[in-house]
Amino acid sequence: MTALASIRDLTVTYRRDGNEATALKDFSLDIEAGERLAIIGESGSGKSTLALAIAGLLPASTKTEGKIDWFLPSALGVKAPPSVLPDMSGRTEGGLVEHRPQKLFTRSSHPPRGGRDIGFVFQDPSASLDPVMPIGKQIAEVARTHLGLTWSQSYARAKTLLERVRLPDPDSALRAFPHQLSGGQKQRVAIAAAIAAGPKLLIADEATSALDTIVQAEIVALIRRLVTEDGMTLLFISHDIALAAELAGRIAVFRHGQLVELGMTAQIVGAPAQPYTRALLDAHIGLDTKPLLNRAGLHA
Ligand SMILES: Nc1ncnc2c1ncn2[C@@H]1O[C@H](COP(=O)(O)OP(=O)(O)OP(=O)(O)O)[C@@H](O)[C@H]1O
Repeated sequence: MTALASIRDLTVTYRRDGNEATALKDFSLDIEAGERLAIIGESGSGKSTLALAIAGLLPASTKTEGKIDWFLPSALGVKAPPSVLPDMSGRTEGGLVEHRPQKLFTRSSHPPRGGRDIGFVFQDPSASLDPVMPIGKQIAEVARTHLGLTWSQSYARAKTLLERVRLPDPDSALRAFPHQLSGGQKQRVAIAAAIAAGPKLLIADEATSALDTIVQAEIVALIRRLVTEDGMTLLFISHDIALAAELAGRIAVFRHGQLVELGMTAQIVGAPAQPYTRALLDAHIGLDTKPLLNRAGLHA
């Protein structure tokens, strides 16, 4: 396998009101092209910080050290990101590309473009969907902006995507507003928008956590199918190791901003090397419950 992104010695420190909090410490990892990698850990362990660092979406006040090398195809025909997605474009300096605002450097011909190279699915689809724009337009806008399609081509793509995420009656769904859909349906739309421009990397950050168990399983199955069909690399962030194990080829376990254990899913689930990983497995859910940590002789 070849790396899609290589993260080296990444340390992320948030600064607020004169205080500093280090959310990631000396973190190194290669994300292999085409793999399904899960990031697991309890609340506050730094999972979302990693996702934001990778996507170039950390707040400008954040202090970062280390680097991320990207191995992306050429950026020929690059279009500006659409207004619905954050602008994470950088500038080229002597072959290296600055990755704003955290000054992580990439080795590829361009920094990763939000929406184009990286698709992002969050826990709350309402955070990424515009409540006053028909969902067809939201998906079409991503395709139009990044792929240079006409509106009619973009709407055709949006309809195909709504079919692919199995939204009932895609024709009328194109004209629906987010509030007319269930939570699971909204997440399907958010996924359709996230993959509309054919990203290489799909980051799903607690994408199923707000859903009930059955819908969770459906969304996991949907993500697995789409990632396979489109040959995407998946970064699946979750506090639920059992859920992640259903989807991931590799699992990285986080604790207090550091990598505790990294391995193939079968090894992590069948023979974890670390007591903390064993504790997560024993819990399955409710990873931050104190009794569990106590049982394993660990402290939160
Ligand atoms: N914008 C921010 N400003 C200051 N501190 C932050 C900020 N974002 C996160 N943190 C802190 O960084 C640490 C890691 O947070 P992060 O959100 O990355 O963890 P997480 O594992 O994703 O947790 P959760 O599952 O609850 O989202 C936490 O201590 C958190 O309070």
